[in-house]
Amino acid sequence: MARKFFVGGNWKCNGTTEEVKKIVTTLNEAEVPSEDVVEVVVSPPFVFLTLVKSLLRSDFHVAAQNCWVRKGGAFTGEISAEMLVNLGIPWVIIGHSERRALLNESNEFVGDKVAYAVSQGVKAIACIGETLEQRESGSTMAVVAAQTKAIAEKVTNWENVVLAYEPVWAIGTGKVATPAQAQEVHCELRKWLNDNVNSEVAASTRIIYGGSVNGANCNELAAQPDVDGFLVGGASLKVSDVPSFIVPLV
Ligand SMILES: O=C[C@H](O)COP(=O)(O)O
Repeated sequence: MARKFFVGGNWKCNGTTEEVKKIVTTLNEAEVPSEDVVEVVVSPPFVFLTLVKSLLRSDFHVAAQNCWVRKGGAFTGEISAEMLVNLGIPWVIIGHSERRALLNESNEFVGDKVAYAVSQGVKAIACIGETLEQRESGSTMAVVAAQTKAIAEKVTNWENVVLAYEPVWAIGTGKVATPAQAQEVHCELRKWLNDNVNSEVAASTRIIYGGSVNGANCNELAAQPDVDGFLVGGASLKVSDVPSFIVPLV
């Protein structure tokens, strides 16, 4: 089954109303391949979700940057998957390395969150990736396999999961993984899915790359057979760079 290229813009904890409107205007005017060829999703902070959804062209979609691990309730400061459904937000990013590192989100917690979001009908961009220390000690595959295993143990339907490989050392550093480094891990992850979930999930699950992607380096990365798209941070906020990493491809 052909995997549709997927490009996500993760705006993280950035933006004012005016800045957000400017980026949306740029996205709305961008000439990009049709929705049949590339799926484009932008992820503003929670407070701008509704605004962005109301202004954004209809062929692009919106993602939240997190949601609670179970049904909502007495969890101050959290937002639930049910709320995302209520607002018509189809996607959520889960397990970003910033949350894993700064908010101590464990592999198991991330796996539970992905499974709960998907069970409620919210599609998940599930993030995994190794630190520089882990890469240098040769444990990259063990780390990403353990992170993926924790997701696979909880998720029964992979149709609505995109796996985002984001090496921590490449995030916000300008040190993008080489196309060969990205391809190597993506290919191993697909093998892991084949061996531990099933061949259909391995063939159909989109594995996207994140970490210092921009208009200048995206083409080479996109040309790798197991790189099915990007999760872009910094460059997704730069009005001049926004359309460039959506266009490369296919
Ligand atoms: O979610 C996006 C990643 O953290 C990548 O961020 P970056 O493109 O600024 O390196």
